[in-house]
Amino acid sequence: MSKSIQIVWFKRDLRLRDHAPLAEASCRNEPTVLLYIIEPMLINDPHFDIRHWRFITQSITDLNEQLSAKGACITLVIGNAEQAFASIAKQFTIARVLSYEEVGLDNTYQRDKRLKAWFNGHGIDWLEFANGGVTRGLNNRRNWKQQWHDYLRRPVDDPALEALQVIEPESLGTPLSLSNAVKVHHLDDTTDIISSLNALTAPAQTFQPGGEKRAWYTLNHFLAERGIRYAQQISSPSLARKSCSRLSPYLAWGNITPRQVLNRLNSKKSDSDWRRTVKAFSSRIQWRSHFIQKFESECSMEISPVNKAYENYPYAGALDAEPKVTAWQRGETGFPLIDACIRAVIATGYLNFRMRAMLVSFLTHHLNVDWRKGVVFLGRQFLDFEPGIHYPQFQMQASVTGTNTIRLYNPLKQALDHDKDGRFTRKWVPELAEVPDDLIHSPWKLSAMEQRLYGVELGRDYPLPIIDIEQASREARDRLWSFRERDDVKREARRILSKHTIPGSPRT
Ligand SMILES: Cc1cc2nc3c(=O)[nH]c(=O)nc-3n(C[C@H](O)[C@H](O)[C@H](O)COP(=O)(O)OP(=O)(O)OC[C@H]3O[C@@H](n4cnc5c(N)ncnc54)[C@H](O)[C@@H]3O)c2cc1C
Repeated sequence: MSKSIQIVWFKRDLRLRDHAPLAEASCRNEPTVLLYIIEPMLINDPHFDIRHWRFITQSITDLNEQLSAKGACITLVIGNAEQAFASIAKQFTIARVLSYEEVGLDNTYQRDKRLKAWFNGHGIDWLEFANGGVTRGLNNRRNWKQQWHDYLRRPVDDPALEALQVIEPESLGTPLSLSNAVKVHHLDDTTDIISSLNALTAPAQTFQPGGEKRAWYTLNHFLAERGIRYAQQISSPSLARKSCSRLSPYLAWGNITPRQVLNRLNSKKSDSDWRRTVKAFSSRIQWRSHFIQKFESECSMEISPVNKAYENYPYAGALDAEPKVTAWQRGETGFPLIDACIRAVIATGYLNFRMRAMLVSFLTHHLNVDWRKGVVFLGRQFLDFEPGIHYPQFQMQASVTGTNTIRLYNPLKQALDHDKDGRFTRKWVPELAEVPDDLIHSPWKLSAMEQRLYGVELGRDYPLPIIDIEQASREARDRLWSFRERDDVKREARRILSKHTIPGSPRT
């Protein structure tokens, strides 16, 4: 009989504190493998980019630094999850696997279903823990607020790390030993990731670095000074980068939990200077779980509109849409703020909420392109890519829910409201750097002489607008409002409201 062990399987929960599976494992006096699996299925998934693997690798390195004090570390395996568990089961009797419930893409859902069957067939208990105030299997939101508050009130799940008997990766073979057994479709990409894992731990200058320590530093810094003008500056693409918490990648990859964040925020509640920040920020932390709950309860949102009637929405045909999508993705639409936002998110992985919403509105409303043609691309750019927020938010901004206010964000108005002096736009669209403030957001108004004066030739250095924005706005408004009047849209809207709306709360 081989030695009996338990496995804590880390997924999007890369931290050592407030960690229910780890806390449960530490109460049991048994040898434990701390496992993270880098799955080729996800490496090859177009939602993920090298920026995410870098963040994950940095997070694991941070955990290992913390664990090294007790001579322990995470076992990192590259391979599909079934192979990883089967390989460990050859050497040990796996008594149980402990992990968080994952609210992920369809491929992780299908993987978990396969694993559940495999664990059952091998007599392995899989203890899955609810994650961040999200409840599995909910059909309506009648008790959701209560459950959320219960989650917040419960003490954090801090494990007794000193009690853990961690099995070293060497006992399972070298940490990367499974990689040879893995069959991958895009060998080059995967080989690249595997061979450069060590390089990935180095910081990349324009991206937030991953790790539990970084998450706490970011939160403390936000609450020490950065966040005092949070509510006033949240919509500005340049000011938000400093005044917003910037916690999203840390929450998305589980370096910190919503409960830890809100507990820490309590210290600001009696400070009147922080009143607006506390109110606006704490509701967003709750929105986070609220959106993830939507996706948990209706994961078909990954492939179809939540309001099924929008399958028949009259989007532009492929021939018309394709060049527009390309221009949008490259930041070459001729609308400076749109182009600046795309280029900024490609280069840094971050964009504030309003600018994300504007990009979706421009794509789906003004360009009349099906939301599915942009959703994966933007997810891949966001360092904080969280399927449970991304898909419901994208659909909401694309107005395919039939329940939310239709919002058309005119890029010109957004630019004048939130980047009046063009600071953000000039940084990311340097072709327009010399253009004065009053023309920076409408360069198509530059005369030939002005173009020479400001060093930009339209159509050569910077594109002319790909659409007439006024006409596109009018047409979008007509299309959106008339479609929303359809009976099938209204029928679906009633179903959505009864399933996803929190009684007594605004429709978000
Ligand atoms: C089309 C679209 C896609 C989005 N995709 C993602 C995504 O993949 N991952 C992601 O974390 N956020 C996503 N958001 C929500 C939001 O834009 C980001 O959470 C926020 O900009 C991150 O910056 P911050 O951490 O400084 O936020 P703060 O304003 O400081 O907010 C604190 C935290 O609250 C949560 N939060 C804030 N705003 C929202 C919101 N509107 N809905 C849900 N949760 C929110 C986030 O976890 C955030 O880190 C998306 C928004 C849109 C419009």
